[in-house]
Amino acid sequence: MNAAACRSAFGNVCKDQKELIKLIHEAQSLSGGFELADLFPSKKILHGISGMKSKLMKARNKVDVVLNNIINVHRENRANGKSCNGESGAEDFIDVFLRIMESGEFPLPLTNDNIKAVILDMFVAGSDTSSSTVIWALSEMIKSPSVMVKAQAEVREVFKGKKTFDDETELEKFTYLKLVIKETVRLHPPTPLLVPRECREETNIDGFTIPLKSKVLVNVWAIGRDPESWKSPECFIPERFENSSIEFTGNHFQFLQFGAGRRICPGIQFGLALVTLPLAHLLYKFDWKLPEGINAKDLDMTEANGISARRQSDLYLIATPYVSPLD
Ligand code: HEM
Repeated sequence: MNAAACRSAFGNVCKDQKELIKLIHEAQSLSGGFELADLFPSKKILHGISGMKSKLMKARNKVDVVLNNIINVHRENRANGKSCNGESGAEDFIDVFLRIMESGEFPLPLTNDNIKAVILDMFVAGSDTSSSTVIWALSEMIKSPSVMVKAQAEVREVFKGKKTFDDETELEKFTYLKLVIKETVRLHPPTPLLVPRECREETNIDGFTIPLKSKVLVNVWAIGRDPESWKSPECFIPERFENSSIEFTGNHFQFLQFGAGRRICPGIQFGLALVTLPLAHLLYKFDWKLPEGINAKDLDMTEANGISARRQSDLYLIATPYVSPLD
């Protein structure tokens, strides 16, 4: 998944990919929003004592070095006449930015920081969100074999007789898999507290005063498991979305897994493709079971702390290659 996010953000699978992932995980666990210093934002001294600020600055500086390298390689290539650095031979995102920068055609000044912000956003927002969704989907399906069988039957029907499986037009044929993905993110939203907001005016909700400038976290993890909004909320039942109008558009407040309002995730369609295609491949190519001696009901489903709710422990499954009768 990181390779796909890398290709879309940087044009290529970059050599620093592993280092970047490590740094981003480090920064994500720092930015979960539950450090002492976060709870008392006006007490600047806490930021110093907790070491939070210096840890964040260190992580930021290391990420900056990697991103600068990527941009510099693009600059050098362009200076040597190679203006299309994408793996496919076309311009990649950074080439487009540099071209616009050089031409001066953009009405606002574009800086290296703007490029870094966009590519880092794409890399961070596109990697863990999609990989954690695929892993949670497999975790849930291994506990609900009938769902796995149904999803696999659909995928094997859609891919029947096909030589390649990367045709995006197939995506809409995965109607049941789409329900599986919705149900997976209902229980395991990759961004469980959305992106923090700041209260821009003092507000009163249900008798509680929310002071100006409060940091506001929307707990979509809890909303997705709220019995007032969902029947049997703790159960994994993809069929609950069948014939339901609930979508990822930010209009259904019980299901804000991609956020809402003007900060809603701009990568919804891309994110869904990044989840659906790899998951479909895994379901098509392999049959899955738990290692000997592990019972599905004992599978640890604990989520890790931090801004993204990945599995706390790795998921180990036995994959048996599936040979299609048409192969
Ligand atoms: C399963 C996949 C994904 C999920 C569940 C997801 C979810 C989210 C959520 C919940 C937010 C915060 C929205 C809010 O606070 O209202 C967000 C923001 C964002 N997402 Fe995604 N996302 C996914 C994939 C992607 C991908 C593939 C990209 C781009 C390559 C992307 C780019 C962004 C960006 C740039 C933001 C920040 C938007 C802003 O603050 O203005 N996301 N995403």
